[in-house]
Amino acid sequence: MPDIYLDNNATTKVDSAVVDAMIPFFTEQFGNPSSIHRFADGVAKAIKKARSQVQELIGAEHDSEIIFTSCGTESDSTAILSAIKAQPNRKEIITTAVEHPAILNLVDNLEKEGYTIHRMPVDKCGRLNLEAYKNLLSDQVAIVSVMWANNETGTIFPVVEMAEMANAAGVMFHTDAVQAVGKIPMMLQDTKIDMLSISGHKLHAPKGIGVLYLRRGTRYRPLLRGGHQERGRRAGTENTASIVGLGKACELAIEHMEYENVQVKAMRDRLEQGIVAAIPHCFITGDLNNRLPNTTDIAFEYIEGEAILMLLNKAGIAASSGSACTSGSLEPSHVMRAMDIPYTAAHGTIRFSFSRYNSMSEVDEVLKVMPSIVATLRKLSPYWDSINNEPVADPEQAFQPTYA
Ligand SMILES: Cc1ncc(COP(=O)(O)O)c(C=O)c1O
Ligand code: FES
Repeated sequence: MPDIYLDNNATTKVDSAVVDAMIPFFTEQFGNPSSIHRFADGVAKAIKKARSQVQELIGAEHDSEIIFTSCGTESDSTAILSAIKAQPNRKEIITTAVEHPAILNLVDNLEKEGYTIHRMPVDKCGRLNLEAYKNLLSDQVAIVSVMWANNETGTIFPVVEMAEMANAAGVMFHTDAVQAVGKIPMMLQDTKIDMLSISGHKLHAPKGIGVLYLRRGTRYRPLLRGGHQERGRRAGTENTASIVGLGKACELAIEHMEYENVQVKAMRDRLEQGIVAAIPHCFITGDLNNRLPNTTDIAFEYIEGEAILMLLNKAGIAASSGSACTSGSLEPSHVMRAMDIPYTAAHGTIRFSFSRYNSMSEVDEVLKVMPSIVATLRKLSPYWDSINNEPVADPEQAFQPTYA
């Protein structure tokens, strides 16, 4: 049976060169980077090197703009909480309806504390309306937080342009770039982005390491106070091995950037085109003109995402259902709902996300099994007329929708 991993937006395999780079910091060089004995020899220097490797990948102007954190979620929380603490008179936050829960659950909570949250809607293709965005910017807004790329659909938002608009209005701009860093080129020094979040495990580094990029001169309040680590901007003894691993992963991401945007994209495109050609009643969600090269999110109408995943898993293929009815509710994902995807399609959405470890022959394996999986499940579906092999008349009415 094949063993095909197409869930790289959930997490990635740690590159073996990353593991090799990390090992000495568990064994010989396990000392605290702040110590001055032989066990700490070279440790502070290794962290400094990692900082400049991250700096290079994202095109930051100074290595001092890189703050190591414990994960993407911590970076997101730090950015937003810092902005509101630093500007206590500003009581509004602008974000989007399709952010990761790391942002959405945080702002939901701030709303309960009295903040006004503007969650910008998206159109059917997952795009934002920049005119409406411009009208929201004011001196009441503490921060704008807009993801660079969406984890479910791969849709890329125009964050460089949006950061310029925020800057012109005197508003701080943060982007959750967890899905974008390492997949598409960026040059932060040429932008007005003030803060940016990275998560190591999305780019072949380990889980539990992240970065907050903080533009020099940006007002800032630490989330964690304590020791002097990270120049007092994030206290806590450095996760040395993971920091070194993330640095190495960034170096490798630069090396593989072109491969990611040409060969990995070609695998994604072949899968997508093969599926759409072979299977009726399926479509690709998101903004097809502005997408990560590694991601496709396909809605298979009239069937259930989780059932597709189970059959894929049986065939040795790992993907994910971005739209899986989360947290035990029967509601498809907030991203599908924000795009107004009908529930007969939103429930059958599957995300295939690639990495440089995938191959064209794996794509062909998926193309071999997918049509029969879909046909099998449609035979069981209340929305499908098996005799005529077509959707039932008026499928939206055939079964009551479960979400408001
Ligand atoms: C867009 C986005 N933001 C934030 C996160 C959270 O990152 P971490 O798992 O490192 O906390 C993820 C991970 O799924 C993500 O996809
Ligand atoms: S994906 Fe399971 S019911 Fe919607």
